[in-house]
Amino acid sequence: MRTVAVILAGGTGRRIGAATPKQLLDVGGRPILGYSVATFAAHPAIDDVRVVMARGHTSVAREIADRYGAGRVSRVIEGGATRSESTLAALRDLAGEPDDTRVLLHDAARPFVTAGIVDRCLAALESFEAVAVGLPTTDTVVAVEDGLVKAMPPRDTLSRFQTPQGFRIGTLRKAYELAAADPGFAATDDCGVVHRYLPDVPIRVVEGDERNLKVTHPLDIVIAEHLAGRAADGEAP
Ligand SMILES: Nc1ccn([C@@H]2O[C@H](COP(=O)(O)OP(=O)(O)OP(=O)(O)O)[C@@H](O)[C@H]2O)c(=O)n1
Ligand SMILES: C[C@](O)(CO)[C@H](O)COP(=O)(O)O
Repeated sequence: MRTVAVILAGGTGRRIGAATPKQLLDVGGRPILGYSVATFAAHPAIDDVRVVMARGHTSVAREIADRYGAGRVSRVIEGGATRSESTLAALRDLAGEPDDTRVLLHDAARPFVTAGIVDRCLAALESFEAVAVGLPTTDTVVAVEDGLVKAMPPRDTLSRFQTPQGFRIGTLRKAYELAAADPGFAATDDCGVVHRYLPDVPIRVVEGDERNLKVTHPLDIVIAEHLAGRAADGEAP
């Protein structure tokens, strides 16, 4: 059975507001995309790494994949207009994979994914069709509508999802096929697609890591520079 890592780098980084997509920004002497490429390429259980890149930037992504991917990034393909469309582009690219292939989908915007997180995802995929990486929330999180609190779920039932998210590829394909028939489809992650369209599929949540932050806003670049500096000094980021 094969295991494929897909690094989703199809976004443009609107919230960071830089001139280039944020995954190309230099942090600690390396483009953000280069970190996760290196981590997945170095993991002994990953057979194949693919990168989904924003339109117009596939050549530079290929250069980064060649520089940091230890020869293990087989394909760099063009993404879509939304994260889900980029996942769909990856699924199309992986059309030849048998249904039991394990696929890990990771945000390029999370440079400091660890081998330990990958290990936990793959261990969970031995018994589950879908796996998410999550951390408890330290804030109180509420649902708000029209400026008023509508619901206050107990905090200990909440988890902040990170990536990678892992699946038996047949399950993810099926969820996206069902989503394609829904005119109201919208999702912020891949587990959300499985949860909505295949509600009987249990999604196992494994422990994430605070270092696995998503570079989303300008302040996150400052934090990422700090974490990259620790890694360069030989410490865990
Ligand atoms: N059309 C898209 C949009 C997003 N992503 C990827 O999904 C991950 C999470 O998305 P996000 O952090 O929102 O990245 P951007 O879409 O680039 O950021 P923004 O929403 O601020 O524009 C990122 O690695 C991003 O490159 C993608 O592959 N294809
Ligand atoms: C997939 C994700 O990183 C899980 O937290 C998140 O949903 C991505 O959201 P974004 O708005 O595309 O950054």
